Amino acid sequence: MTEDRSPIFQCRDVTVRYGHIVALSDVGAVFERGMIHAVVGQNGAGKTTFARVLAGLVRPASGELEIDGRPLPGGNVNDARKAGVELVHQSFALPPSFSVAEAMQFGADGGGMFTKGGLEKRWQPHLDALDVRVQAKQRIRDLPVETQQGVEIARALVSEAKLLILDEPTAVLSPEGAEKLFERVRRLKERGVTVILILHKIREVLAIADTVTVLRGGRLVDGPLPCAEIDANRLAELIIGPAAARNLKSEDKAPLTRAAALTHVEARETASSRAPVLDMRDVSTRPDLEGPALDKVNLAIRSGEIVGVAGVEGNGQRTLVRAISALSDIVEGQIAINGGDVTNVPLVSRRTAGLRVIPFERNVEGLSLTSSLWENWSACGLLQTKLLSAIKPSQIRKHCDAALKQWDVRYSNVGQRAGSLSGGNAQKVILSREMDEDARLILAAQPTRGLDIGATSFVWDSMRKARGRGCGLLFISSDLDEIFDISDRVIVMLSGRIVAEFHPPYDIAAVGAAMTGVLR
Ligand SMILES: Nc1ncnc2c1ncn2[C@@H]1O[C@H](COP(=O)(O)OP(=O)(O)OP(=O)(O)O)[C@@H](O)[C@H]1O
Repeated sequence: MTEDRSPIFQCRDVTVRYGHIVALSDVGAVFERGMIHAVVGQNGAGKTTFARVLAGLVRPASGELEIDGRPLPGGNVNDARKAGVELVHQSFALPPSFSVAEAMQFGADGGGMFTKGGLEKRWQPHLDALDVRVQAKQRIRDLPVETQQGVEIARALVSEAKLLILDEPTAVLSPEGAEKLFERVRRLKERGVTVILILHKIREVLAIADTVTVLRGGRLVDGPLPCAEIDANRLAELIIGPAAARNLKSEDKAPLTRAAALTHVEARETASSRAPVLDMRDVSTRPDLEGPALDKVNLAIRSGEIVGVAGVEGNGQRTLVRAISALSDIVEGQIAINGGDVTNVPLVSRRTAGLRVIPFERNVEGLSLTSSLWENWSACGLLQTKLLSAIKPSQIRKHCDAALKQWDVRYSNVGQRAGSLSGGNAQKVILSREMDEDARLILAAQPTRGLDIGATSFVWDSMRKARGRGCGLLFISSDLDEIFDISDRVIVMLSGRIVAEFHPPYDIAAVGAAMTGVLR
């Protein structure tokens, strides 16, 4: 840790507008050097915009910025880079077909012509020094997500960055992956790099950061506050505001503000013996790029039941969702939804039978970013409507507006492009579309990823309500705590197979052991 505590970054009265949306309003803050600073806030609070201002990607309408004691004009990536600021985005931008060495070279300062081997020699020591355990010749697409993130960070540090900003770095990671990332961040701090982390989970903030800064509605609420002097409840209140904190459901408050991972889960009522809404018998799929093929999967989800899927990412969870949604080739077995065989029927018919899907990749599979909110919201319903002439766009816009308001999506009008929403608000558009009254079977893949604590509580509540209406839910999450909190039953996937099933009270150590293939 460096002893110098002078400001690495400060800003005054920074305002950013996108059209008539004010994303940041008169924000001023001073960040000390050599520390780990968390920036938190609800979806649409302005966190990403703040990061983009620092990195020169967005020019503020007004305000002043200073890096390392020198004014930064703003709105110029090269200026920000020269000043030592680097940003690693929410979604990675590494070309999948590149080798690690090629990806490192891409965008780095020249350094002459290199052979393939020469490039690998150039970058391997840099990767090793940052403890990114990878061979420079490996292809990006073959790397687990946390290694890809390690490469992104290594790439950001090529030019000796002084201030590294990571935008929601844990959103794509498993809990172990997040712990590894935090180790990496601590080592960067030891080397004197100041790190700004945009985070959602209070537990993560308190585990890693020295200070926390809270934004709400584009304004600075408080900060940087020393994390040692703030507790989880106070932080929750700052994030969502005192009134919303009072309304937070009591059963959700503890899981949302819990400072440590769960070690014990109480027994609770077990699921009903009602008819299955999903019945998969001996289902195997053809291998594809999305992960391991399913290998004789048997799974029944009953009406009024939430089945949690635990597993290290990449063990067939994606294929399971794809198989149920008619996106994977079934080579063997049967799938029934709501009592009807759907093994060979397309997604649209499965949707008519009550299937709804909250997909893993919201920007690719869940939304058309260039289409309007109302088009995105109504797209699936339109596919199921036989009489296209009966469709009234003005009615759809009205219904869409009402549904999005119910989910507290922050937007200016339903005609705006989905791509202009903040990450969490985009997720809420999908949720409002997929968790409708007619749903019978909901596949919820990481439904709370990137959501703030208020929205997370709302999703859990919506899932419980859907269960109450007799819906069956398959709930996939990399956050074991929320799986234990919400699920009536937990299955574990490993290499395309369901290898274990657990009932409450969950034996957390046994679930963890099953996830890694060590059955107890
Ligand atoms: N390119 C854009 N065009 C129009 N509006 C935008 C654009 N980018 C962001 N916004 C709006 O600015 C506001 C702040 O968005 P920002 O992405 O900074 O929020 P955030 O705190 O990072 O949210 P999240 O946690 O959901 O990622 C939101 O209302 C968002 O819809």
